[in-house]
Amino acid sequence: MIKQQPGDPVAELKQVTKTFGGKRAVDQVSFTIHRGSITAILGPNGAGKSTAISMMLGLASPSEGEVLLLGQNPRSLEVRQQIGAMLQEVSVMDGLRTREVIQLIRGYYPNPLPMDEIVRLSGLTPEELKQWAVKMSGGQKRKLIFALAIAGNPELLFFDEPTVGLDTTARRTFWNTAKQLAERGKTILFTTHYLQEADDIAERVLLFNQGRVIADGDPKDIKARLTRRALSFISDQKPESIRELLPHTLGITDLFVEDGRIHIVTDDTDGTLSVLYREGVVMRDIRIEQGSLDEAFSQLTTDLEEAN
Ligand SMILES: Nc1ncnc2c1ncn2[C@@H]1O[C@H](COP(=O)(O)OP(=O)(O)OP(=O)(O)O)[C@@H](O)[C@H]1O
Repeated sequence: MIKQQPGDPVAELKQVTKTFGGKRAVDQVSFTIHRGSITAILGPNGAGKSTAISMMLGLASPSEGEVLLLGQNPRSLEVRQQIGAMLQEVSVMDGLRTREVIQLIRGYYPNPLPMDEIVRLSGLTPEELKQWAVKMSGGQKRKLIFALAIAGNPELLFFDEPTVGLDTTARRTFWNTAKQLAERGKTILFTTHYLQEADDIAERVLLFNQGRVIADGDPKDIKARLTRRALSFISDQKPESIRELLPHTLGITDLFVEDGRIHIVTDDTDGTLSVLYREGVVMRDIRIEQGSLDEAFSQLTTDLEEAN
């Protein structure tokens, strides 16, 4: 049994690279995940998220660098007994009822969760437990896969796009349960394409792009860094004359007129407003807007596509 304290490193990637026929799917990636945290791995298709997770699960080996789970090789039995994973592609065993599948997987672990706790946390109903596992609907199967991921009472849980195909209520229930698990000290690492979800759930986001981690931190900070703030107002003054009033230090990246409003894209909306006031620009109906993380993300992807 590997003993862990709150805040201890649970997963560590040290200068990890994975190449497939000369292509770097993961390129010199380093990060540490601490016990009891919820971390989202975000990134466009092909960014290297699944490859990084495969290496953490011990399903693939790094070409260079080192991956440690609970301070050990992810392939060691002791580590495997402390890990639960909810992956996209799952086939459930034929000829078994849902309850039997869960009992079977519990049997592989030295310290599994009690059956009634697995049932409570997964939300499986008594009827669903009696059903043939292969006959479950998509949503029911996801509950079963979640039940199997937590069955062994693991220290570290990997969820690969866990809420795909779930309705809003099921999604909310899923994340409430995940938060309960994190509060008990479990460590959660998940991938998602729902950026709002990362923002709502995770305390940390690792943003992958082209095999690298291009941002790592608090979702709010990453959002603030990625999303462009804009100031807009109505004014009789010409946009060119307003542009001339604003110093370079304000970091203005765009100034344009749309729908009769002057828009100024800047990191420093407060500083820009104070210069405009000081210079006596008459402004009406002032608005400050911040783009969503989704917009920023698609912008980031477009920028990279254009650069290639
Ligand atoms: N087994 C493999 N053989 C060859 N290339 C691979 C293999 N696995 C992944 N790749 C390539 O490595 C890169 C990263 O893929 P990966 O699946 O890790 O990305 P991802 O971020 O998980 O994408 P998605 O969101 O689409 O699942 C891609 O260019 C992919 O084509």
